Amino acid sequence: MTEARIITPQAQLEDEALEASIRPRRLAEYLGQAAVREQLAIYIEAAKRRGGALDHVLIFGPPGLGKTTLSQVIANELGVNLRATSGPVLERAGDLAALLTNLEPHDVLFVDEIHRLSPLVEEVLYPAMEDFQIDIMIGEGPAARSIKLDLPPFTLIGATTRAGLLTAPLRDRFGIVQRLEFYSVEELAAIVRRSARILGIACAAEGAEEIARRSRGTPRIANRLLRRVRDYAEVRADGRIDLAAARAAMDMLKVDAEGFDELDRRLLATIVETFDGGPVGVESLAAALSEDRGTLEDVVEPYLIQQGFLIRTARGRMAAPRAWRHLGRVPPPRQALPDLFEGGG
Ligand SMILES: Nc1ncnc2c1ncn2[C@@H]1O[C@H](COP(=O)(O)OP(=O)(O)OP(=O)(O)O)[C@@H](O)[C@H]1O
Ligand SMILES: [Mg+2]
Repeated sequence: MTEARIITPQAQLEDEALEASIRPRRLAEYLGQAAVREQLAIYIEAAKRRGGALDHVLIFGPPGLGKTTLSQVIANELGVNLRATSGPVLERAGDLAALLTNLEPHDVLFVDEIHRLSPLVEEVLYPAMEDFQIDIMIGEGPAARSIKLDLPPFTLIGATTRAGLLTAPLRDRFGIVQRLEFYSVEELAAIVRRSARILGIACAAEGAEEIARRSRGTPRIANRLLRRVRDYAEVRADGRIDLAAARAAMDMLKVDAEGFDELDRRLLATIVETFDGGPVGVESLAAALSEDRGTLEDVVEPYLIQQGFLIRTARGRMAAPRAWRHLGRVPPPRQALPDLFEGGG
């Protein structure tokens, strides 16, 4: 079910092929995320002037917002190599040691899904990050001994959709922590126009904006919708993406005016209709939707919450008045909401 979502923020095979050409390479092409860009520009410049490695960077945020892209941009701006790996791929401590000892000074080691590192591998990472040293075991049995190896100064860039799942000692070792936010419609429209230019697609400003509005704040979705709308415009219209073509194509794809698809609407409708508006625990919700809890939490909910359709309370999820109205229903009179809210959100 999730695989078939046109607006899934997770990367699909087709995305990978086309992303190579449209993925920003420099900070100036990385649109939106103004605060992140401004800070990183300073840290990168400072590291270059000092002639040292950039401090370790942790990037977190929902799928498709540009974590991997930003890591590559950082390496490009620093003028160094990027070695990429991911938490689940690094099974043994030796896997990480091999990567680390092959780095050149100031290189970037990118670890995607860093919240999924095994504890043993994480142990190796601590001294590597802190002192640029690792302990490796030589030999086996009673003759085994551990030796310290010096590493070149390097920058670890960790990416995760779930900062909350990182262990405290790992988190504390990142000097720079950047959170990516959902993009505004204007920012996404600029991204769509840039991608259209690179891919040679004729796209009017209003067409780009309509695509942007329905992209769930996510560049990956914006780029994917652009390609689907282009197909539609080529077959059903004169090939040019204007407002009418964009609307018609996305209606056909069942991506509604809010950028919600079937699953978003089903989630909201389930809370409203089956659970009376909530609160309902995430497990019950996942069961009612036959969806994986992690998918709901990582992929579906963040945008609904950010847009004010879903409220996360200590007792579970609630449909906000906007959600009732989006489903064409009248929201119930306001109850005593405040005591339902969690401390930190
Ligand atoms: N700031 C940006 N400006 C322009 N395009 C962007 C930007 N951020 C991301 N993109 C586009 O969106 C695509 C998805 O970004 P990316 O792969 O970096 O997301 P991600 O956060 O790493 O996702 P995941 O969590 O699935 O790994 C990129 O290929 C790129 O084309
Ligand atoms: Mg990524």
